[in-house]
Amino acid sequence: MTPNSAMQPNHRLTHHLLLILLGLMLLASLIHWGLRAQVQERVEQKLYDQSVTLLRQLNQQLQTDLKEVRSDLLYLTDQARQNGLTQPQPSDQAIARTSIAFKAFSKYKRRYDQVRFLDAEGMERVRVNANQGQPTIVPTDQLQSKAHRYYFTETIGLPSGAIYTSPFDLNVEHGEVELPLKPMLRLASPVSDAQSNKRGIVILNYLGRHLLNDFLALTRDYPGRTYLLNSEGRYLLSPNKLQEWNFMFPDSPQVGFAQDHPLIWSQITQRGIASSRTAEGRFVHLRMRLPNSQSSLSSGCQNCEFVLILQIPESLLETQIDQEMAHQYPLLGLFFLILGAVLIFLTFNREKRRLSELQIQHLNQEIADERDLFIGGPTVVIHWRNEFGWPIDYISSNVEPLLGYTAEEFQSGELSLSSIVAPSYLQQLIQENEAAQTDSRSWFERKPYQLVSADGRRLWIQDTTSVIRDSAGHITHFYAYISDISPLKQAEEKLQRSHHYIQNVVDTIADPTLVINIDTYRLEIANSAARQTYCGGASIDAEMTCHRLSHKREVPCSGEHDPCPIELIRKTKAPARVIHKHFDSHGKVIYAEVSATPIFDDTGERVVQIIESHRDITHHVEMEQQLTQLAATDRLTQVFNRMKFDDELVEQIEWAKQQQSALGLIMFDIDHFKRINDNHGHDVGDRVLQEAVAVVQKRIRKSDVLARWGGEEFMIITPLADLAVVETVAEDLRKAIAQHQFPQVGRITASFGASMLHPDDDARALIKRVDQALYRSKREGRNRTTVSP
Ligand SMILES: Nc1nc2c(ncn2[C@@H]2O[C@H](COP(=O)(O)OP(=O)(O)OP(=O)(O)O)[C@@H](O)[C@H]2O)c(=O)[nH]1
Repeated sequence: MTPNSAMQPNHRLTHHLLLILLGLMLLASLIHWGLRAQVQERVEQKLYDQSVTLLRQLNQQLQTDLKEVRSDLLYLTDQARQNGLTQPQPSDQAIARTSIAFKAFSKYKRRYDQVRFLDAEGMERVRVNANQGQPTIVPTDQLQSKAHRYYFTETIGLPSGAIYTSPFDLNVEHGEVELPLKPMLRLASPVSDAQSNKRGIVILNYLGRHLLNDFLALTRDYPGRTYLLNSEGRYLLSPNKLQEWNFMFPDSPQVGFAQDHPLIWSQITQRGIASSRTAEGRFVHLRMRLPNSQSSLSSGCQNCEFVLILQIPESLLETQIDQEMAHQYPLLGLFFLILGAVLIFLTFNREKRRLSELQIQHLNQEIADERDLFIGGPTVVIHWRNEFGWPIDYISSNVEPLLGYTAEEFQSGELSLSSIVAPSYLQQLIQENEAAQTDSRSWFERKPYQLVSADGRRLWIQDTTSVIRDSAGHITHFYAYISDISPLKQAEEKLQRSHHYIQNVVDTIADPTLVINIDTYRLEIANSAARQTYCGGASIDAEMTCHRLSHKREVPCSGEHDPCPIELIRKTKAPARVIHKHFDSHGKVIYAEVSATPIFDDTGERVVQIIESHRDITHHVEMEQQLTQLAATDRLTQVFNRMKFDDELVEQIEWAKQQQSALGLIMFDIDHFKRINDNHGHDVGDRVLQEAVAVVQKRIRKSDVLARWGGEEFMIITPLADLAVVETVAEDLRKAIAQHQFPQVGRITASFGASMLHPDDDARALIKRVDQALYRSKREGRNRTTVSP
């Protein structure tokens, strides 16, 4: 199975759930079928038992009914005998007594339609009609001969004590079935005299309705169908009322149970309760012979039998089974619900477990693949014990091409790890093991070390080691993954040699010379002059950048005043030359002319390094600065000269206009200076000039610019000062000069003029206004200040 197919749980799950559903449905069908069969058997048995019981009750009831009739019949034959009807010629009194006795009997027993005594010739001698509860003795003149009726002929031939039972039929009067229907059963018994001469018969017309009612009363609650048939299978009672007594009506269809259910009828042969089964249901039946007298002689009626049939129709069975099953369904449903839930839960779990197993298989496969990769690859796996000599439990077989020893030589204990480590590296490995013991790392990388192969070669080894600890945290085993890095080491050594060579060459260069990585600004090479200049001869660490080395700051050079040669070369890919202000190892400023040249990669497209050489031009720069200063300074007073003043004033005016700020200009001239020269000499005059500058310089701001305009005239530029301030400053200076005691000369004065820059002024216009203000001060008596706003 591929990992992909293993990772499609949804399809499998759906498939499994469908299978479960199918299985549950199948199981439900089976259980339903089994349960139904069981219920059917139970219901059928119950109905059968009920039917059998009912049949027994019916049999009992009918037997009881008939037994009573028999008993009545025998009682009446006794009455006839006792009342003298067995005489050859019964007297009228005998007939009258018997009639009264029969009438009394009829009044008491209402089940008989007629109670009669027929003499041996078949003549009715006593007849009592029931007359609906009001028995009447039929007068002699209305008595008839019944000599040819079947019941007489059948009975008179019977032995004494025997009972004739007629077929159960409807009463017929004058050849027509009497309506309403009057089911009738005739029972008769011969009456003999003491010499056993037959003197007649007693006959009872038993009203069969009583018997039928008893039958109906008992079967009322029976859920199936009930039939009462005569011996020929004709319907006496039937669920279909139209079928009842149809054999008595020649115009009705002459069918009976025997025709309707021939199969069942054929099986109702023996007496006693039996049952038969057809597609119409189960039939429980009983052929019941009408009982004879106590003498057990057979009656005169061969067909005088009842057939009782109880039918349990299929529809009744189905209904009752359905009712029973209806009670089972909720339980069954609950069972399947729980079963389904359990199965689904188990399926989910199983699927989850299967997926986990597949993932584990997959992982194992990956591990195995990786292991194959390891074993087939250059990495040798060593599992060794942290014991004396470092014995090896397992070493992968690819050790052989690496070291020339077989894995078996190690695993048999013939060789151990310590025996192949180059002796000079044993200490390193021991220290690394001890370090691993004290810290909690689970793996570490060793510094490269050397193993000695079987042929004595020394191989450089790169080693990643995992540690295995016992419960106390002590390292018990190591897993080492080692590979041969000798070729790499050789290349590294070669590179180092060439690096040394380059270093030596670079060291011969007198100027500090650096090779700088263009991306990181780190120094890849710094010659000894650079180390000497910037680090006092100390070695330079690998993280050192060019700007930290020479500028002592953490950010690279930038901008117009401090251009970075690396930046320039990045843009132009051409050599660049800039002048930088560096600091040596003592913090002294060095002006260096930095010449930078790009070094390209193999493609010649990309600049990867630059080589910089720093020519120390501090001396030139300082000289230049001195010259510049000399050119701007008045030699006598050491303040700016007129040329510098002119430049300064132009710049200040430009700046003030840009900033829209105030700019004041003060001009002062020492009064009657000529006289000082003349009186004290030119040198004294010079010193007066110097002293006056000193007095002024002490009182102006650093930002104010004092310059000698010429002779004994001076200018003061006062940026960011408004008119009031300028006037105050000028006046203060005037007073200070006037109050100062000049050596050899004593007191002198100076005249001041001042003005402010106007928006449309240039330097010339401003100077002119100030000059005019000073002229006014001179003209108006000197030692004064004139402000021309
Ligand atoms: N000692 C000395 N004198 C100088 C220097 N430069 C100019 N002088 C003299 O300064 C004098 C200036 O004289 P004037 O221009 O007449 O002005 P003043 O005598 O101060 O008269 P007022 O300005 O009108 O008060 C000249 O005699 C110059 O020779 C200098 O550097 N040193």
